Amino acid sequence: MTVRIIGAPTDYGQDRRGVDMGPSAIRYAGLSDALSSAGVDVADAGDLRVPRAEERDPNSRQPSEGNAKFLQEIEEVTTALADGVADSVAAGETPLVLGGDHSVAIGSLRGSARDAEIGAVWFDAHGDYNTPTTSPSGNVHGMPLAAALGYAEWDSVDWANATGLREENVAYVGLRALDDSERAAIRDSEMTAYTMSDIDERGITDVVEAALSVAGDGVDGVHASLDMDWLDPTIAPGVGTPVRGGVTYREAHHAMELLAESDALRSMEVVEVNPVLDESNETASLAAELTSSAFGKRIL
Ligand SMILES: NC(=[NH2+])NCCC[C@H](N)C(=O)O
Ligand SMILES: [Mn+2]
Ligand SMILES: [Mn+2]
Repeated sequence: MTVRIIGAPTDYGQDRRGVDMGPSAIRYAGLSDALSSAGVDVADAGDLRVPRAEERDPNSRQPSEGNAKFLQEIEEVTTALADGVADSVAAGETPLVLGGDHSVAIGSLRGSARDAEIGAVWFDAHGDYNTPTTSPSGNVHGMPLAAALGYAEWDSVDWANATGLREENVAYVGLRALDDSERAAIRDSEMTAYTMSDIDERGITDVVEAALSVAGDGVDGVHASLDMDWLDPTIAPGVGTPVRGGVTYREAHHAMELLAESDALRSMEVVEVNPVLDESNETASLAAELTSSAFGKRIL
């Protein structure tokens, strides 16, 4: 298996600067060696070019759809990313996208779904199921799943609704922070949502196996979206929207090992690492380690 690393150094989906340095931090933490130790071949495509916020016309920072901020920039980045991911899949590789904030998932999902039906497992404290109208923050990193599923009308953006992803093939793992309208929308949807309480009750093995079978049911492959705020902030402090009560180090590794065992992984992303908020690059290191488990690294 060849894993193609694609850096998407963007911070347009949220308010805290620094998450655009995520790809550098994860590479510096030893990603390439970590992946090699999992036994896969590694190709690094480098980073997509993302214009710095300072280079942009300040007027473009005004919300353009509902209250969604930087939609134009995010459209540019995710369109380029979708091409990179689709090319990688077409070449028989498994793309590994490094965020950047979680808005990059719009591109990863579109690219992965270009010539196939896919499912998705969403490892996250958050639902990321807001729309430009319901979002309390206007931050697009809280909306990518809604965009990919075509939930609600996004009139000016034809890139939303473009994945063909079905709600029936989406499973959340580890939810613990939802906005009120988001909670209602998730309840009304056909998605499967496993919260932290489900993990407490059923254990990580059971929950992740169930999530993988939901996501993988009748599709060509699964996209794994790993938001580092899924983990407990005591072990992953370098994220913009930390929430107490996340998964432990061992639970996270085990979840990734189950992902590797499932053989369904078509594409993956690891997002929301913010080196400015991190302590000695530990969140980036953990991101690198977890991806190596996801690509098959075993203790013995
Ligand atoms: N990918 C993330 N960290 N998302 C956090 C979203 C937080 C909040 N629900 C919002 O819409 O703003
Ligand atoms: Mn999150
Ligand atoms: Mn997220």
